[in-house]
Amino acid sequence: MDTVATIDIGALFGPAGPDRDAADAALWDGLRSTGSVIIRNYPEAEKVDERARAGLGVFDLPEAQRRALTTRLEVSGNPNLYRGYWPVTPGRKLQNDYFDVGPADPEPGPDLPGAEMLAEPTPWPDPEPEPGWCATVRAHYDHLNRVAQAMIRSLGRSAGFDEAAIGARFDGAHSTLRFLSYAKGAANPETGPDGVKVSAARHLDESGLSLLWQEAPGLEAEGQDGVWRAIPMVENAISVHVGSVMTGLTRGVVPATPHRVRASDGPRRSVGFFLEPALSAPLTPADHAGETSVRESYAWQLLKTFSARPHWKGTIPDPETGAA
Ligand SMILES: O=C(O)CCC(=O)C(=O)O
Ligand SMILES: [Fe+2]
Repeated sequence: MDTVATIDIGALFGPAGPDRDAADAALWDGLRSTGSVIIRNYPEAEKVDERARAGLGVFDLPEAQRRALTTRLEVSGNPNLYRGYWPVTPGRKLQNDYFDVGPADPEPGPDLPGAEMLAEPTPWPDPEPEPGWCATVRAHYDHLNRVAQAMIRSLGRSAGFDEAAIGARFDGAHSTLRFLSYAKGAANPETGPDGVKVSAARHLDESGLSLLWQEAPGLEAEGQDGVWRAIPMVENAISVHVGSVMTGLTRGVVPATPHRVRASDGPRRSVGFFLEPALSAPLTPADHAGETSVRESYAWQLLKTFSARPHWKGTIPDPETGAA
């Protein structure tokens, strides 16, 4: 099977000029042709494997401690609804347990019913899986956020948009660092049109950009040519996938990356960083002139999406109608 290319993005962290232009072009060409690329040579790239593996220690906690971190939708009386631990449920496209970490200082979004939950604090394990664990997870969040912010501006430039206008949408703190664990043999009933058995069915992320890391192989990205390519297992490998929010901000110029995970016999763990807009940021194209309303905000879109999901029924009101 083909694999995606590896791109040197070091110059994205330096001044504007020919080197940065070349890095812009390499990232742009890579994402446009194969949907995803592996990045290298950015600050602290050598820390990625160590921090990702440490964070995955959340899955080694005793069951009672994982329950204490679980969303109130599953364990009544718990404080968190949105961040924290989500056990696998049948029928979900991605057949994993996951633990979601939000920003250290969540910024409240627009005043909409149900929106408080989107800015809730992350529940932290107490005691930590190992001393220093929370600080390592925070460092990983901050690191991937910095790298993703540099790339979203780069893609904005390549797509012909004002990088400041693109960047401004992602400046507020709302992104998600997610630790994922697929049980041995986890599989979705869907198979690809090519008959491939998957533990995460083909999907687009609703992020600006997603940065993914895997402990075992399985992740694949679909290029504009319709060809599936494996994300290779190399040291400190972060793969980049465009999310549908970036497609909207650029009027479709930057296509989102379909991706999936092949089912495997053994268990598999992975880590995702989803660069998301600020809750109050509008999702209108970045060159949109004029007023925007709260209906165009990212918080509105999240509530609209969540209120339509069966497990949120009775918890999240539809922002359109106010009905829960
Ligand atoms: O497990 C993986 O490698 C991919 C996860 C993914 O696509 C997602 O969480 O959106
Ligand atoms: Fe995804």
